[in-house]
Amino acid sequence: MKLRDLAGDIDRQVAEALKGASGEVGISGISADSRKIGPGDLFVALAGVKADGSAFVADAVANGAAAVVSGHPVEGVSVPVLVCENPRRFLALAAARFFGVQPEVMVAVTGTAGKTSVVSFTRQIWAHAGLKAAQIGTTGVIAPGRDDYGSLTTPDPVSLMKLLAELAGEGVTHAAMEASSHGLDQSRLDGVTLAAAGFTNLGRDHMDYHPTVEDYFAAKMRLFDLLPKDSPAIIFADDEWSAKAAAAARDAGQDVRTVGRAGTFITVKRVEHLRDAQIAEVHHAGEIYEVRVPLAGDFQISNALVAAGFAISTGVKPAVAFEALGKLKGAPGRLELVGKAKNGALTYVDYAHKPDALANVLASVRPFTSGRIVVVFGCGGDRDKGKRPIMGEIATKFADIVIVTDDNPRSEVPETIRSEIMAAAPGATEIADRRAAIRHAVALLQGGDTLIVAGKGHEEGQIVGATVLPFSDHAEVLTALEEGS
Ligand SMILES: CC(=O)N[C@H]1[C@@H](OP(=O)(O)OP(=O)(O)OC[C@H]2O[C@@H](n3ccc(=O)[nH]c3=O)[C@H](O)[C@@H]2O)O[C@H](CO)[C@@H](O)[C@@H]1O[C@H](C)C(=O)N[C@@H](C)C(=O)N[C@H](CCC(=O)O)C(=O)O
Ligand SMILES: Nc1ncnc2c1ncn2[C@@H]1O[C@H](COP(=O)(O)OP(=O)(O)OP(=O)(O)O)[C@@H](O)[C@H]1O
Ligand SMILES: N[C@H](CCC[C@H](N)C(=O)O)C(=O)O
Ligand SMILES: [Mg+2]
Repeated sequence: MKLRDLAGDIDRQVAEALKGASGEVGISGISADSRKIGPGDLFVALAGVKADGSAFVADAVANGAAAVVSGHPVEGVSVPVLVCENPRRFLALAAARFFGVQPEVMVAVTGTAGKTSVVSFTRQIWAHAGLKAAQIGTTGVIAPGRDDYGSLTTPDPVSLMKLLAELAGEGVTHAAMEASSHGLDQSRLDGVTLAAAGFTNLGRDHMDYHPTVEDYFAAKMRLFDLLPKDSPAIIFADDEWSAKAAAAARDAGQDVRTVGRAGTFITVKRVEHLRDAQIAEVHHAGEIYEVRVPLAGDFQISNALVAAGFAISTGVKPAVAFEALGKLKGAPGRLELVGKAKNGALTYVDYAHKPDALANVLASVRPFTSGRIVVVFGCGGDRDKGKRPIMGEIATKFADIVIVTDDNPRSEVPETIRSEIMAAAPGATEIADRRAAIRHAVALLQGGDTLIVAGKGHEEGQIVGATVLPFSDHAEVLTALEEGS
């Protein structure tokens, strides 16, 4: 593909430059990582959190880059260097052009908690309606014939647009993706053409990356600017931030559709929270539906309604969408019942790794726990340090027995992370080794107790330093239960 055809109408400055001979340069690939550049590729230099990509232009050219795009001029380069105002947005739009196609109907959801559950439920409703559907997010990519483990919640734009083209090639027509605040802030999904966008809730998260909660919220609201005007914006109505999110979507020119008790698109009239199911009477477009979501966790009804909002807004008949809710399977590691101790105590694995999520999950099992709630958790290294004491406090308040252990320490000293949690968790037991902590917790269980192993959910590894050691909370809980029986 000629550079002019790839990038001619993305940025005014670049378009001007491409009127000359550089427009004729052939481009065989695109990357923002000099280490992935091959002969004939376009290298887009991004100013990142750790490094400035323009420092790697020479490496990219040595690897065969045919041209370079950067936010500022770079001297002494033997291939054309095009300067543009916003290289991250340029990368996303150029990747979209390069890979060409995406599933016809794409929706994206943002919010602090519930995104993975919402994309999973949306995919399941579409599939129930007979559509070829996919989900993209924290747990990876799931589509007919595909279940790929993932690392980022929102993939980088080149991987994302490549993936979307592959999915379209495999016949996927509908895809739901998670929009993380990092992804939105870094323009990772600017190249995706969206049919609808959604919001779940807002709580404390990523305060290491975003200077204030308002900045974090504003990053999330970028999603509604990416959506073509007059498109459906599905907003959970019962969160503290719901009104602000609806206002932001309205300001962006979107067709706001709220769901929840205060919702007008789907209105919840009555909810009954059972241990393994959430039953609700909902009203939509003058009809009344009784829905039964067969999942633990009272928050799952909220996620299910956002998913139903997406499905109905993309053409699924309401009766079919509400019927599909009765068959939902939980996303792996989201209040997932792993097993029962022989005395009947229930053991769950959950991905709560931020304060609100931890409070929610512990509160949601309380009504069904006649004995004690035992929680095993830690906090990840190289992430928001401020949440550690808050999570210590929450665990102490909502659980009866608190065991503090390691999550993914990454480059930090694990003892330090644990001590920051322990400082706010009087009476908690500290067991560094996560495997030992899980065994200890399982051994403590008596009839009527509930164990929540929180923080790592579906993850299949533990990141210690730069190494990923194989580790699964699910497998460890099962082994501990088997040993105890
Ligand atoms: C802090 C952060 O978000 N970093 C992401 C970001 O990196 P960055 O652009 O800041 O990269 P950088 O390391 O400063 O380097 C700058 C540039 O130089 C380039 N480079 C670097 C070295 C080299 O030799 N050659 C070279 O060209 C890099 O490719 C990059 O383009 O963009 C990269 C590509 O898109 C991401 O892989 C990377 O994710 C890192 C690995 C990460 O851990 N991100 C987490 C925090 C994250 O994004 N999480 C969110 C939220 C999850 C949630 O909601 O809970 C997610 O969506 O997963
Ligand atoms: N609607 C909700 N309200 C509050 N807490 C929730 C909600 N949905 C899920 N949770 C909690 O948050 C955890 C993560 O849920 P989920 O993976 O669906 O969210 P997410 O937004 O994708 O999170 P992440 O950004 O970490 O990928 C769950 O394990 C549960 O503890
Ligand atoms: N997407 C989140 C996942 C955190 C999961 C938790 N187990 C941790 O390592 O902190 C992040 O990268 O911040
Ligand atoms: Mg997620």
